[in-house]
Amino acid sequence: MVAIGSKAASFSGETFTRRVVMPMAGMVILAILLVLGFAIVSADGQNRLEVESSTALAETALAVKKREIARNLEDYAVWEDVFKNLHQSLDFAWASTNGNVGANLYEGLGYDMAFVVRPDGQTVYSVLEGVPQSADAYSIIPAGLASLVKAGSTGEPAVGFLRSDQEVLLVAAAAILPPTIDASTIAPGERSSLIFAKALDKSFVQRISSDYLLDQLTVVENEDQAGGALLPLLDPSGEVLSYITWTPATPGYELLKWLLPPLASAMVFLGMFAYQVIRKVRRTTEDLEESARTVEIYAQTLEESEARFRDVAEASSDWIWECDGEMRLVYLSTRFSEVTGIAAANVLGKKLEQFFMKDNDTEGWERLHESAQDHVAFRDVRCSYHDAEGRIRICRLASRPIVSSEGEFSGFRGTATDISEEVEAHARANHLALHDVLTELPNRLLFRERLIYAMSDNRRKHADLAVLCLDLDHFKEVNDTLGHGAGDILLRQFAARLQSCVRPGDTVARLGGDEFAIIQSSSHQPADAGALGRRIIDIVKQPFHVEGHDLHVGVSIGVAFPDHADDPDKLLKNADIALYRAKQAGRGAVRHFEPQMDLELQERKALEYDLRQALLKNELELHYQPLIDLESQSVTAVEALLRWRHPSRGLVPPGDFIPLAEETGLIIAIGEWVLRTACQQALVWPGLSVAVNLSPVQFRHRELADTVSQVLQETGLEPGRLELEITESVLINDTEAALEILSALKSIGVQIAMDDFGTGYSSLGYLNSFPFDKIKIDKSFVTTLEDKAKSLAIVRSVIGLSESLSMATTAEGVETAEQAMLLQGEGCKQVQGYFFGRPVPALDMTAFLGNWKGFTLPTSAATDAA
Ligand SMILES: Nc1nc2c(ncn2[C@@H]2O[C@H](COP(=O)(O)O[C@H]3[C@@H](O)[C@H](n4cnc5c(=O)[nH]c(N)nc54)O[C@@H]3COP(=O)(O)O)[C@@H](O)[C@H]2O)c(=O)[nH]1
Repeated sequence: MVAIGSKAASFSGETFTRRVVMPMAGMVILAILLVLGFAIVSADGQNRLEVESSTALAETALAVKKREIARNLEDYAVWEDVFKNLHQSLDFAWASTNGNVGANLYEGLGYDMAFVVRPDGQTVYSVLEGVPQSADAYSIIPAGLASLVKAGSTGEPAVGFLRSDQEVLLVAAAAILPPTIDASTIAPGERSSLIFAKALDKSFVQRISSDYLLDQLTVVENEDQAGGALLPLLDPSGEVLSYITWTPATPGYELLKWLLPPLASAMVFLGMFAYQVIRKVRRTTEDLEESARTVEIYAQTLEESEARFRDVAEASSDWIWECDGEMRLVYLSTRFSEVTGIAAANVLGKKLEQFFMKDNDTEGWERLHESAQDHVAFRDVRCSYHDAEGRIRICRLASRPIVSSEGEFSGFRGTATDISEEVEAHARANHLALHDVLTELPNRLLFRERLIYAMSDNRRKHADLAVLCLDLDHFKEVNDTLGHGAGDILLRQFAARLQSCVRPGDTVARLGGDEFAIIQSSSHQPADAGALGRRIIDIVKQPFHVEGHDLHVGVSIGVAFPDHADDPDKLLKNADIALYRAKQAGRGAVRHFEPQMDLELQERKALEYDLRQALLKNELELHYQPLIDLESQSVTAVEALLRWRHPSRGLVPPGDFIPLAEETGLIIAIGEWVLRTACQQALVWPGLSVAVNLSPVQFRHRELADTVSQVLQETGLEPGRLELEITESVLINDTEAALEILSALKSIGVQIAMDDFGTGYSSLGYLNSFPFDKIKIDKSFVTTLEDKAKSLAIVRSVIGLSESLSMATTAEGVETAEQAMLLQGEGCKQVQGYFFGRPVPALDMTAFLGNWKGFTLPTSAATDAA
């Protein structure tokens, strides 16, 4: 990837700009600059040449002007009349006459001044701007004039620039000496001199400017005022007086002006051309780059694909194989040996079907053969082989035919995927899905499948089959007391015992919890099913050894046969119904299904539904039965007894629905309703206690004490007026827990009565364990009190025991005066029974209490009974 990236970068636009665009642009700019530079340098040279030539021209102009003034001066200085009238004598009239040395000098020759001076320096004649007048030449031109006069007194006129007080003058001086006079006769110091002066004024310089094409020629005082070119005006001693300056022509600039537009156009054209060329080149380069990138990507993809293929081929359990047209193996990838442990050389040359065994997938194997013949691809062909260690491995084949570009078939190339683990995992998952993890027995699903199979008509006759449903008795207690770990061990041992009871073809399954089922096949039904049931009951009677405990549990068994069920679900359901009946029968029993059982179950279900509705629809009501104190003959308490006013069945007694309420758990809600209603009602009867029956199911409910306490709080009944009646059964299984609950209830302040005393197991032991407030002697003893001496003995001993334990005694079911008298005679304090009053609705009880006047017992009867 790094290499690719850097290569790609070498083709980037940035690089193109750096390597191509910038050098090209540089070259173009350089060329432009060179041409421009050359043009400017040559223009500048031309300009400089022009300055030089114009300077030479200016110098020439000044020289010409000097020569001109010298020539004109000489014309006058050699004139004999001038010698005569201005040297030998002074004839001003002659001199000032126009055409002599007067106005003509100014007007005709343009000289501003003319002087005649004597050798002693005296100015004898002056003409200023054409007007003769008295003026001193040396005053007007103070510096340099004497030297110039002296220089011009011999030979040629002397010419030079001198300064007047106002301006620079071109001055010429020459001795007045005509050729006719021998010069040697007049010594230079004796000669008069004629002086002409011309101011370098505007008109003078304009003339030079126009004559010599020196543009804007002017005289300036210093260099700073100079224009394009400059020439100093020097006096004869070489001192700078001023400068003439002018603007020389600039042929170079003219050349540039002429050159630049076409040059610029050429540059623009060149630039555009270069731009087009660059664009074209760039596009071509980009295309090339793109192609290069694509090629590289293809190359990289190919490389990656190869690497991936290699990795996958090496890393996966797949191996690659190739065979020729006759299905002989001609190539095996290195993974083959790694996976199978077999050297490729031992297999190459063998036919595909010689190496592979066909698995269960015969269809796949046939497809392979067909594909080989038809030269078409095949996949998902499952087959197996023996690896180097002789283990059977399973693999899945997939392949495509090898066909040349000319369409010629030359064999197959494909993969072999090892699926041994997958198959094993699948089998494991399958097993788990169909078996119970704890006991390893078939679960409900598999049981059902086997039952369907067993029931299929063509497999067996229905009569040969029995389904047994089993439920461990007291399993819940084991779980609750010893924990689920112990429960699991018990279930496993039970499962093993079940399996030991059946024949190999039978199925023992765990349907859930402590519920098991058996499919028994036998030609001797129902006898064999009954025998199996009994065998199981016997074998389960043996204690189970669990975590150091010897556990005694029972088993209830329901048996059903296909003669009452067409399908497996119905058959299982029938066995379940029979099981229910077996449990009802008192556990440890075997019950065979009868159609009647189903009807009863339906009825029970309907009743259950109605009972659930009863609470919601206020169909429950309480009746109250008085409890009488024999000594005071007063009603001291009432017992609340539940009734169900069923819309169609009428008034249903508790015995018909309380067991169902207990089984379904509805008793918790119903019991709370009874408790609340009774407490509320008791408030109407001040001074009376109210007795409420507690079901063992209610008693086991964790929140019982809280519920009682809450109801008392809500209703405001004093706890001491509430009497809770429990039966011995609540103490049987877990005495310790029961005693804890009793203590909790006692701490609330309610009274606890032991109900139905004498009907249970070891009654006396329980009385010792917990200080009950009252013992209610069961009515079965009271009813037979007069006939059975045994009953009287029991009643007597219970009353005696109660007294010794400081407990009250209530005898239930007192229906006759005789019974009442007998009980009174035995020292029984409290009685309850139809003789005193039947259970009646609350309103009737209020009336009963209002009318209560006590009772009369026949004394003789009492004596007889005693
Ligand atoms: N958990 C609850 N159990 C309750 C509730 N209400 C009642 N019960 C239980 O139902 C049992 C049957 O009750 P019931 O049909 O009301 O019978 C009671 C009396 O009517 C009956 N009795 C009273 N005196 C006589 C008599 O002289 N002769 C005679 N044959 N029967 C008589 O005895 C029943 C009261 O017994 P007990 O509870 O032992 O005091 C009943 O045993 C309750 O367990 C309830 O709300 N919750």
